[in-house]
Amino acid sequence: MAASATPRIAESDLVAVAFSGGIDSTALLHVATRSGARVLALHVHHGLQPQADDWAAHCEGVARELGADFACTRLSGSPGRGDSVEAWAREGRHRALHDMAVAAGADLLLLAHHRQDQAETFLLQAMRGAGTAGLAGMPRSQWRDGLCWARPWLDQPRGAIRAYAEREGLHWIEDPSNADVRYARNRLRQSLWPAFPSAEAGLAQAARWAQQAQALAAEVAQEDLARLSTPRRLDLAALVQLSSARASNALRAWLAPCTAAPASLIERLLTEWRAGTTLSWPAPGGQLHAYRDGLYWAAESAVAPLPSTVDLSRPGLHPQPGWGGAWLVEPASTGIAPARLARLTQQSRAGAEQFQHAPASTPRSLKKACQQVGLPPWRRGGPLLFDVEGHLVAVAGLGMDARAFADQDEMRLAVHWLDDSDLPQREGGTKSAA
Ligand SMILES: Nc1ncnc2c1ncn2[C@@H]1O[C@H](COP(=O)(O)OP(=O)(O)OP(=O)(O)O)[C@@H](O)[C@H]1O
Repeated sequence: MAASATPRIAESDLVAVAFSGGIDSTALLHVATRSGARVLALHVHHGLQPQADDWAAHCEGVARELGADFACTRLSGSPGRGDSVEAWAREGRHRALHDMAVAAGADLLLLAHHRQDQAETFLLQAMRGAGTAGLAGMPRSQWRDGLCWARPWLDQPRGAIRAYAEREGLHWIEDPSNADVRYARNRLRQSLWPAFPSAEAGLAQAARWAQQAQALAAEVAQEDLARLSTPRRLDLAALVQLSSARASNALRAWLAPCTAAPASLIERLLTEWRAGTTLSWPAPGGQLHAYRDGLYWAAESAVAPLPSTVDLSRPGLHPQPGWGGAWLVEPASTGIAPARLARLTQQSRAGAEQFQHAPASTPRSLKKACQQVGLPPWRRGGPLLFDVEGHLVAVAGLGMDARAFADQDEMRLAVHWLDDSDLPQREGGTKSAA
């Protein structure tokens, strides 16, 4: 195996290698230790097989022999009844590899997946009816939670790695579960490769085409969404003007940060929606709402919090955990006296409230006031703020009640509601296979 197939690594860097003890990761560890970098071999003991203690000991011995440091985590617990053992093990392995690498100060983790693994992933995804995202298989590299997961041998034929391991006289573990035909990958492996020994390159190439198609689709979606949407609203009237493939592509991309929408939902939404209709569709983790020709996502909210007392008499951002947002208080020319904001009751909408949006207007029902400003029905629950005398002061999404405004000679503070989605976002991780 050519050392040039591994990423360039500076000698001072610490490189972590996910080391199962199998032939591929043994070869990768061997190449990594020869690169001159400081190498840390990371082993995960799944606690599933009787030989696992021996494997961990074998891995430690090999790592030390090759001059690498070694760390091992034993997963606790076991898969729940009916859970996939593979999925449980993969999730635990990812977490353990991440935690061990980060704790040691590494920001690069190498995995020994190769071309045949990629070819199998492509076929398994195809058999599940996956789209380009699934067919694209495993990425060569991907940053997740401060760690770069890299697969430097994704284009390397399996045979080349075996030849290298044999030439170098390496010792590795043969995991008997690789022959267990209860696992789909093993069944596929056992029937596919004897029948189509040279299909590895073609299937891996097909995965690369899918990666390209996926990248292209992502670019088109980004351009379309820049014109058609904000994080909160997707313009359905404009979306349906696109070709149907392009519309589902854009819709899928807009939904991705909110929910794992199945393909059937994307299709239903695009066929069922008609201009001017108000419709809702349940989706994993919440609901999609069509309102005034826009599409909105409403995450499943927990039960509305109980009434509470809040002090908004000082400028700043006042987060309201449980309500999904924060009150922003700022000095303003039109606003409410600080004393009145010192002891407010915050609660959800009861039903009979009246709201007055400007000094010269008349109070009207909250429902009418919401309709007037286009506040969609699922965002009308509150919170509402009342002063000590029970007078309405402000409503999330509507603003301040004009009857609470202070006189011109008093100090005034404006109160606005910001949903969590309006606040600066924290970075999140994505999932992939290892
Ligand atoms: N128990 C483990 N501990 C650490 N890393 C692992 C473990 N299992 C898998 N990996 C990493 O994920 C890669 C792919 O896993 P896979 O299950 O396909 O490999 P394997 O058959 O266990 O071993 P190998 O790929 O080394 O022959 C491995 O090459 C290795 O880098």
